[in-house]
Amino acid sequence: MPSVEVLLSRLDPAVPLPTYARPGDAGADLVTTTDVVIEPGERAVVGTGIAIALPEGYAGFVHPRSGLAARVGLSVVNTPGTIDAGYRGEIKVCLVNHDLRDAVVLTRGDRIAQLVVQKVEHAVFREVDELPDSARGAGGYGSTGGHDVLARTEG
Ligand SMILES: O=c1ccn([C@H]2C[C@H](O)[C@@H](COP(=O)(O)OP(=O)(O)OP(=O)(O)O)O2)c(=O)[nH]1
Ligand SMILES: [Mg+2]
Repeated sequence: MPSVEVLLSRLDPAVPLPTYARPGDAGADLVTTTDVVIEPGERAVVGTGIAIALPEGYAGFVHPRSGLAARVGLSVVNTPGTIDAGYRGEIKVCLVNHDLRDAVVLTRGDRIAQLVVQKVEHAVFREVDELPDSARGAGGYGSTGGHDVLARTEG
């Protein structure tokens, strides 16, 4: 895996550094610094205790953890959250409990999300009178079919 140095400041000295659980993992796990109970359908913004300085040309993306999503319905409201290269504040995570019945109980130090650092580019938007043709054209939102589920669901 290629790597890039990212300067980090621990705002909460006790939190662990973001950690890649396995060598090939794309996301480094982030923890909550606070205990929080998220009722069904509710959301909560939690701190991660860290601030970073990404190099220019990079951004961080805060993704949910699949295991918690599947097991208890925990996700990130604005997934993926965008961490701009110029942001120096604490990385926060806006969590949501998608479960309809049970609260999600989080304890300080729990790994609640993962940070993916990626290269990004700025587009130079050039307005034109007509866009070039393409195979897809303006077809979207189901234009390629494969939605048998609709017939089964909607009858
Ligand atoms: O999950 C997230 C998303 C964003 N941020 C921080 C870093 C990011 O650089 C900043 C702004 O995020 P964004 O641009 O998504 O929010 P906005 O509502 O557009 O705020 P702003 O007006 O400050 O750009 O907030 C987080 O800590 N966690
Ligand atoms: Mg913004």
